Amino acid sequence: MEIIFYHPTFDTPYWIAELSKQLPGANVREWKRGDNQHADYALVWHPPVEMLQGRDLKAVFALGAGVDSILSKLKANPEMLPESIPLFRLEDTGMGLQMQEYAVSQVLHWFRRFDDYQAQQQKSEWQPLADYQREDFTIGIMGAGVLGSKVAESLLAWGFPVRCWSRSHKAWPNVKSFAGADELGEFLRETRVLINLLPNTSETVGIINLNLLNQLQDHSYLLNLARGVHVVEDELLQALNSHKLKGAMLDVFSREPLPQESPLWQHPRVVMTPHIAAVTRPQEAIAYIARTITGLERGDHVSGQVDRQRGY
Ligand SMILES: NC(=O)C1=CN([C@@H]2O[C@H](COP(=O)(O)OP(=O)(O)OC[C@H]3O[C@@H](n4cnc5c(N)ncnc54)[C@H](OP(=O)(O)O)[C@@H]3O)[C@@H](O)[C@H]2O)C=CC1
Ligand SMILES: O=C(O)C(=O)CO
Repeated sequence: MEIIFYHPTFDTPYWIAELSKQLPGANVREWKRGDNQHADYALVWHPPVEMLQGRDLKAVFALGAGVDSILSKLKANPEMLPESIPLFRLEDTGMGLQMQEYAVSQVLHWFRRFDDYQAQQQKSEWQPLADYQREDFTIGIMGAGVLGSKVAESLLAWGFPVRCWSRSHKAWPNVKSFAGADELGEFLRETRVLINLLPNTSETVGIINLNLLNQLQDHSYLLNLARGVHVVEDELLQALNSHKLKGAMLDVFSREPLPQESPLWQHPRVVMTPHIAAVTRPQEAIAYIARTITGLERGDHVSGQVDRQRGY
C-alpha cells in the first residue's frame, strides 16, 4: 500500500515514521513536487492541486477537523479530487479535550467576573461584586457535532444550563436542542454565552452578525472557536460597543494572522488567541488514520467521511 503525505508545517519525518509503525506493510512517503508515482491514500493539509489531481486514490485524509480550505480549493479546481474519491477528516483525535479546556476556562473566567476584576485592578479599585448565578448563565453552542458535544458535556459537568443549535435535533441528556433557521431565534433568546463550533460552509459564513448578537441576552459573551468568517467583525465591535455583548474571546479571525490595524487587538473587552483552540495531536490522529485505513481495506463502515454537498 502506498501513502503520500503533505503538510506545510508538521514534522513530516515523525509522521512518516509513526504511520509506518502503525500500518506495517505500507510505504509512506513525503509528497514532493514532481512525484507522480502511484499512491493509494493521501494525507494532506493545504495540498497543492497537482498533488491530488489525476490520481486513482482510495481516499484522502485531511489532517484537521475543518475541511473548508480543501473544499474551497476543490470548488476552484473540481478536477483535483473526483466525487468518487472519499474525503475524510479528523474526528476529535484529542481536539475535543482541548476545546473543553478552552471553553470551560473562559466560561468560568466570565462567570466568576474575572474580566471585571481585571478591569478594576487596572484602576487600583478594591470592590467585591455581586455573584452571577448559573441560571442566568445559559450556554448556547452553535454546532452540535463532534466538538460541540464534548464542550456541552464539560459545561454540563460544571452545572451550567446548556443548549445547542444544529441542522438536525439532538437527544442529549440535559441539553435543550434547537435545529434549523426556524429555531435559531428561540435558541438565542436565553443564551448568555454563545459558543461557536460550526463548520465553515456557504450557509454559515457571516452567521454571527449584529442581527444575531442582538437576539442574545443583554450583556452576553461570545466565544468563537470555529472559523473567523463566521463572525462579521465590524458588527461584533458594534455589539461590544453598545454593551449588548460584555465580552468576546476569539481564537479565529477572518484574516489570519489578524492584521495589525484591526481594532480587535485593542478592544478592552476582547481577548484572543492565535488559532490554537484545538490543534492536531499527532499520536491520536495517526492512530485514527491507521484505524480508518485498516477498516477501509477490510471493507468496514468507517466514520469521518465528509459530505461534500453539505460542506462538512
Ligand atoms: N479553532 C480551532 O483550533 C479549531 C476549529 N475547528 C472548527 O470546528 C468546526 C467543528 O468541528 P466538528 O465538531 O468536528 O464538526 P462536525 O462536523 O462534527 O459538527 C458540525 C456541527 O455543525 C452543525 N451545522 C452545520 N451546518 C449547519 C447549519 N447550516 N446550521 C446549523 N447547524 C449546522 C452540524 O449539524 P448536524 O449535527 O445537524 O449535522 C453539526 O452539529 C470545524 O469545522 C472547524 O472549522 C476545529 C478544530 C480546531
Ligand atoms: O483542525 C482544524 O480544523 C483546525 O482549525 C486546526 O487548528
